[in-house]
Amino acid sequence: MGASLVVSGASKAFGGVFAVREVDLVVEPGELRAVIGPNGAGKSTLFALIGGQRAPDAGAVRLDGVRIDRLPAHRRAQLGVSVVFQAARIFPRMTALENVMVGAHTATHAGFLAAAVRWPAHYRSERLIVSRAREALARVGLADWSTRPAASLPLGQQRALQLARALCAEPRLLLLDEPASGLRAAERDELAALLADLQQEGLTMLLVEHDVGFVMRLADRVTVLDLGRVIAEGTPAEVRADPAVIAAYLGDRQGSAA
Ligand SMILES: Nc1ncnc2c1ncn2[C@@H]1O[C@H](COP(=O)(O)OP(=O)(O)OP(=O)(O)O)[C@@H](O)[C@H]1O
Repeated sequence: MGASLVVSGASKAFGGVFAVREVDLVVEPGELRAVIGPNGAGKSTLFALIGGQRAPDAGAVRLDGVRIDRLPAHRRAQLGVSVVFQAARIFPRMTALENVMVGAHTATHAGFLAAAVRWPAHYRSERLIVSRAREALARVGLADWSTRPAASLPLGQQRALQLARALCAEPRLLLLDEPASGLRAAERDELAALLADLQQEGLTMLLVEHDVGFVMRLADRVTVLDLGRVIAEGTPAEVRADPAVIAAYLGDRQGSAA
């Protein structure tokens, strides 16, 4: 089961300008929450405050009640926060399976050590990693691609590969940064189906997304940021009808609202 995520009063400024300003966010266990907003709204910054790529100037981030906002990203990973970044962070010449195995080694160091203690011989934990990596690949529909070099996978599959790597760490909170970006329509549909499966399994997910249409059909609830503040929150239907949201998007140069 997924963890709860509570962000309270989180702020982060760059050169005196607030990117995120007094943001409160409560994500229930098993919820799929989308964070949307026009360009420069503070989505990436909020994402980084939760994932640990940045520390807030003020406020707190709690995972199942435990404060994580002062911890470096790798410690948060050990506590169950897994991140899928927008830019593919793959090792292009390594196989798909090896890419996922690297994730299992780095992201779950604590789990890995515990496994090493439980399993006397090192090679047995190595075997454990291989079997977990295979499981994760199968879970995202990449079982047949395991021996292919990662660079040979189409973008949609590369994104799924990153998802497999994140899942290998057995996350309690999965953070996805613009997972649909750059994907073709069919790939987007596959990704949506995959995320819906994880949602069914009760994993807590927070995704930051530019593609409003993509999140509107997936998210349990949507949080809308504008100029660093939460301007609306609710079900996709509520948010879509909210005048403040419509106004914020009309003011956006790209006018990317659904
Ligand atoms: N490292 C930084 N240094 C200075 N300003 C920054 C930095 N990162 C973000 N900002 C500023 O903070 C604000 C919020 O940026 P952020 O990238 O979090 O928004 P966003 O909603 O993710 O935008 P986009 O949809 O365009 O990616 C913007 O005004 C941005 O210029």
